[in-house]
Amino acid sequence: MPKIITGGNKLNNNLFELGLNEEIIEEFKQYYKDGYIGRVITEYKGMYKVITENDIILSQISGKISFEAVDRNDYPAVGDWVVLDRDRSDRGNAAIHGILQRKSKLSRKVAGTDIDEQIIASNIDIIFICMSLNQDFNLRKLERYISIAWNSGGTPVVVLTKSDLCEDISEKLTEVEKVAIGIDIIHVSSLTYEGLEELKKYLTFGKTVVFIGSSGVGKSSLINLLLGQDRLKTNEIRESDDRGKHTTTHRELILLPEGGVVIDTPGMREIQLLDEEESIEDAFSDITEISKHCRFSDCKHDKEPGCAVVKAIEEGVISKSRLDNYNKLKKEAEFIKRKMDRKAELKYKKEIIRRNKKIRNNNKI
Ligand SMILES: Nc1nc2c(ncn2[C@@H]2O[C@H](COP(=O)(O)OP(=O)(O)OP(=O)(O)O)[C@@H](O)[C@H]2O)c(=O)[nH]1
Ligand SMILES: [Zn+2]
Repeated sequence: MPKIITGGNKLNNNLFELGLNEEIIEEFKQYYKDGYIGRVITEYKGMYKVITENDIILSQISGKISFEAVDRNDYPAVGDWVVLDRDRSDRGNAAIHGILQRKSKLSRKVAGTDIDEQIIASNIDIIFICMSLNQDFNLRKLERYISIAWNSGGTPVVVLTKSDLCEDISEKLTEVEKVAIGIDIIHVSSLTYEGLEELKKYLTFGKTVVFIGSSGVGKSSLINLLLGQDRLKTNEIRESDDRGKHTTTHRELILLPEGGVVIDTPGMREIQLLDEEESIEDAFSDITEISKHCRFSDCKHDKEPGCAVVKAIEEGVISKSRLDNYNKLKKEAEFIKRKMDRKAELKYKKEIIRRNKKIRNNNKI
């Protein structure tokens, strides 16, 4: 029976199995006089389920966190290591007093027009970017996911799913290799189990992995296989469009029987980048490299004379659609960055006002 963290009390959890390490403990010791370390498993309407060494305990943020929070980033996210005031549910709900530094975080822009960061998962080591080898196969979308993944601080791995539905895998692999530069690529099938062993190699003791990719590409099916049971509901395929309906509704941290922790995320339908010009350069390192040979350092790779990128397109080294996508993503990132900079400025001003108020109040006493 795999050990699954969902709720119900289970004593003597090994937090190292869940990714705890000396660095986290050091930070805790340095900044907190007392309290208990735990990791956020799920979040539901402002409440957090946190696993501690002794229990799984429903927690809410302390008044201090709530008072000091300026944006979503200041609230706990699934995967966070937090400090609680108690570690046993028989003593009531716990309060989260602090969030320990996030080593990595996978975030996106929140849905809609608002420029706000939404952390999908934190403290992740590996990001499995899932794309199916049939209908969902789209290199432009993959480039976008790669940018998001590089931005997180985790390591991306491209997982091409539903290999049983693809007749010419090597052709698809060649295409993917051109855009997933320096990234491991594996192909798997939840039906024939092809590639499953290769996937498992990434799931080792204490490592946290996350599966991202469009709805219906088979993320839940893969996690189920890793768990060895039908733990996550997978949906019946809709014949017309060969895509599953949206099934994953909340994020959860799952401990795999053979080691490794999986954070399951809902299908990221509206993928929007967040202030990540640098990671776009990482994701398109071939274009960045070639552009060093453009005659002008500020070349837009459009109609400038001596453009090495245009030449590479003519020679078939890079596809025109890859360059178009690069330009599009960069423009988006620049736009978002401008808005984020304005927001950061506001956040800073608010913080100054808050501090001054605190100083004034302290002086009154
Ligand atoms: N042929 C084939 N079908 C698969 C494979 N993996 C998943 N499917 C089917 O694809 C559909 C969607 O699979 P899910 O695992 O629910 O997809 P998901 O990515 O978790 O979807 P969301 O939860 O919406 O994000 C289901 O009907 C699965 O049975 C595969 O390897 N081969
Ligand atoms: Zn150029």
